[in-house]
Amino acid sequence: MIEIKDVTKIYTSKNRQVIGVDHVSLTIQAGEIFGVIGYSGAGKSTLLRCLNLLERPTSGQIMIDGVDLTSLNSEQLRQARLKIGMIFQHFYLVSSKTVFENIAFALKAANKPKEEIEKRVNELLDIVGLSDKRDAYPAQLSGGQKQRVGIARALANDPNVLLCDEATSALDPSTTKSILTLLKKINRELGITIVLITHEMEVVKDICDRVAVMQNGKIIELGTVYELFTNPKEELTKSFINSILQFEVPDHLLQKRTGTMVKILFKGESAEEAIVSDMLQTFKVKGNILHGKIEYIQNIPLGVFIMELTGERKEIERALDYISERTNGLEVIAHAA
Ligand SMILES: Nc1ncnc2c1ncn2[C@@H]1O[C@H](COP(=O)(O)OP(=O)(O)OP(=O)(O)O)[C@@H](O)[C@H]1O
Repeated sequence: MIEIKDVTKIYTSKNRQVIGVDHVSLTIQAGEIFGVIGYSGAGKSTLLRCLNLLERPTSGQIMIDGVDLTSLNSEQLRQARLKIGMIFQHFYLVSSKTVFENIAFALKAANKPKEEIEKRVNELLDIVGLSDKRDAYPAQLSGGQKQRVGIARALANDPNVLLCDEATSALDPSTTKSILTLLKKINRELGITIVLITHEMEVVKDICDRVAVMQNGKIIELGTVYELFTNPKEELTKSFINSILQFEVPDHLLQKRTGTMVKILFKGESAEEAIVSDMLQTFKVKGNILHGKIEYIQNIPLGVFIMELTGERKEIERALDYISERTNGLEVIAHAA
């Protein structure tokens, strides 16, 4: 378990002070995949780097499994850091060393004997699916393969925690998916707690159990990913979610409309039920679906439909009541002219 207790990080340069992290308290459970999302400058990197004291908090405590990292001497901290792996957006591999040597480096630093290093690196290459690239140099690898080496290196000393600093931001969407799948496998099979920072809601949606939204050094909203998707409170959270769920009705459709335009949000089981077709059979209205999408968030469906309903005003109102009682959000975008 990671406990961040009232952590503040203030950067001081010349006569200027910048607050990187502002009184953040947070508990991350062992075994979870925890995301921190925010725009550039929100303080995500600073917070993540406080977790292994790459940045030392100006005040507050970082407790990992009950041990306060800020109270350790340098040798104790070195030992504690072996159990906290980290991966980076730009990989930071040593270009003059092979894949094997890059991974072995982390084990040599922990004074492991040669035979153990050989065995462990081969195991790690197998875990990340790179056994055939053992003797390649970083320049001969794709971005996704470089990140796999980064992950193998981070796992070398059997960490309990893996910190991911925008680990997929330099990768294309399909490589991003494969790296996220690998991180999920590492979390589930090796039981490693993962803390990741990102500015992409897609990453949070695909992999995280819980997420914190950060702005100006503070956590402004926190919850399970499903809670945040279905019931966001803060404007910033809504804007991240809209990047995935939003569908703006094109102007020309709005102009042409003859009926009532509605947006319907279905959560959980209701997303899989035939509520719309039941409504169309029950009332004398016609429905034209303009947009429909079901996202699966933590394997729970969340559907969004935009429909135009035509018919007599009274029937439309009854149909809307029917939908409203059975779904989780009904928004009338525009009424009949
Ligand atoms: N070494 C530093 N010296 C001075 N100020 C810093 C330093 N590192 C970060 N900051 C400042 O702290 C604030 C938070 O930065 P941080 O890099 O943690 O944000 P971020 O959310 O990770 O953004 P990005 O994704 O752009 O890195 C910013 O105002 C930034 O300018």
